[in-house]
Amino acid sequence: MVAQKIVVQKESHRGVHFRRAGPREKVYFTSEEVRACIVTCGGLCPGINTVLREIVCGLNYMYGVDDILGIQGGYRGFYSKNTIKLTPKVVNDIHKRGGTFLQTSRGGHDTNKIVDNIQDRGINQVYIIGGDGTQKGAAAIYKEVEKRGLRVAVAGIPKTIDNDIAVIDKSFGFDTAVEEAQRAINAAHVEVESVENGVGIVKLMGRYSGFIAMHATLASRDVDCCLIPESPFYLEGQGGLFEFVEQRLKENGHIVIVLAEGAGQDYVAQSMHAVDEKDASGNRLLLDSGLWLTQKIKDHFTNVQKMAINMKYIDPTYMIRAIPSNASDNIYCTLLAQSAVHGAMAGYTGFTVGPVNSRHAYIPISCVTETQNTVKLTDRMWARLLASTNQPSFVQKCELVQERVNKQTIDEINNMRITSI
Ligand SMILES: Nc1ncnc2c1ncn2[C@@H]1O[C@H](COP(=O)(O)OP(=O)(O)O)[C@@H](O)[C@H]1O
Ligand SMILES: O=P(O)(O)OC[C@H]1O[C@](O)(COP(=O)(O)O)[C@@H](O)[C@@H]1O
Ligand SMILES: [Mg+2]
Repeated sequence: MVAQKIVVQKESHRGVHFRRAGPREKVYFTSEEVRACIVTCGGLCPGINTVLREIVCGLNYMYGVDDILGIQGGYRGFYSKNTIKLTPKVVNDIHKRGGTFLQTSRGGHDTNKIVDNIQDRGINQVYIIGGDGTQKGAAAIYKEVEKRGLRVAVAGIPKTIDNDIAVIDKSFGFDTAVEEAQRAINAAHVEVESVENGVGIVKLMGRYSGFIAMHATLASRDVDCCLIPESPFYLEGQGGLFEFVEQRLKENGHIVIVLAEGAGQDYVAQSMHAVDEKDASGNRLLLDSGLWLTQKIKDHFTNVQKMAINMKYIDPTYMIRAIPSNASDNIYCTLLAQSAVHGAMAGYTGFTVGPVNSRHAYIPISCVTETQNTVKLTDRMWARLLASTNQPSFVQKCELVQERVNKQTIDEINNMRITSI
């Protein structure tokens, strides 16, 4: 078993444990009876092709399965497109390319039509690669399969560039994306360092979770300020962003800001009087907070501060996810694919695979769809970022009072300990 919580308090419960992923002594399906299919859904992410390749090779090399279908174009491909036969030869080179060999889409999830199709084609193993939305879709398919009493294993492989899937340590492709983001940050830094009063803004992906921005900032050391959706910020007045920009320009002559696309959405919506728009999957379409922030800083320094600044705005969003995965993500993708294959062959169903405290586990799909993984402002990583950039925490006055109370309590606890020692 793999423990979900490894840091526990004295007297606390043992907590939730998941089955450890890996090959089983007893295999549920025979090689000849397996008819597997693979589908990729949602946005792109580095490493999808590696997962695809390793599922096909894993099924074939480890279990002698040779009936594997590729469903093209996401969930809707089950009922609106032809399938392609996948063999180790067909997928041999695909891990060297970004994107998905099978194509993907948003929307189009019709549970009944999908399960009808699974039944009609005689499919008994379904591998579903996708993010939080996809996993919800996989859960619906699993329930319908169960309701109909079909002998079908449903396995989810979590994919998301935003790292917003709960329970698992980290999603595949995330490291690759963070690494690629360094190139954009570096370009911004070189540009603003070479001019007077240079202000660089880099917009990175991150709809509701600022993990890419946070990790890219921590890795780079050239970033002065990181703005993420989880941490509200403000522009004007004491402790605001304008004041910080001015201060850094005076001290260093330049500043680099990294902004996760989901940060500051309320401000942008207010200034544009925008109405909520959704994509085909029902995800809210984001407004361009990067352009908005660029304009706000320009206006402030030109009209209020009467100070000339050199603004450089870099928007590499799709570039960080449309690339092949790096070496460590490739290994990670292989582990995910092999774990999924072992799980399905052993007869498990309705599970998602992924590392939990560094050990790969079979997690009931419902556990990963219940909540979304977000940056916790009270966790150590965000504190490390604040310590590294020395940016304002944008804590409002009322919160400061609370913070002071907490600090007082912490001091008291520390003092007590010293006395007792
Ligand atoms: N609650 C849901 N129930 C069933 N299917 C869903 C649900 N949410 C999303 N989906 C389907 O999952 C697929 C991918 O979802 P999306 O949110 O676009 O990407 P991701 O899975 O990467 O988060 C889409 O085809 C969408 O229709
Ligand atoms: O333009 P697209 O393809 O809808 O993708 C944009 C969105 O996809 C994401 O990469 C997240 O995608 P997923 O939900 O599929 O993981 C976000 O960061 C971004 O807002
Ligand atoms: Mg998603």
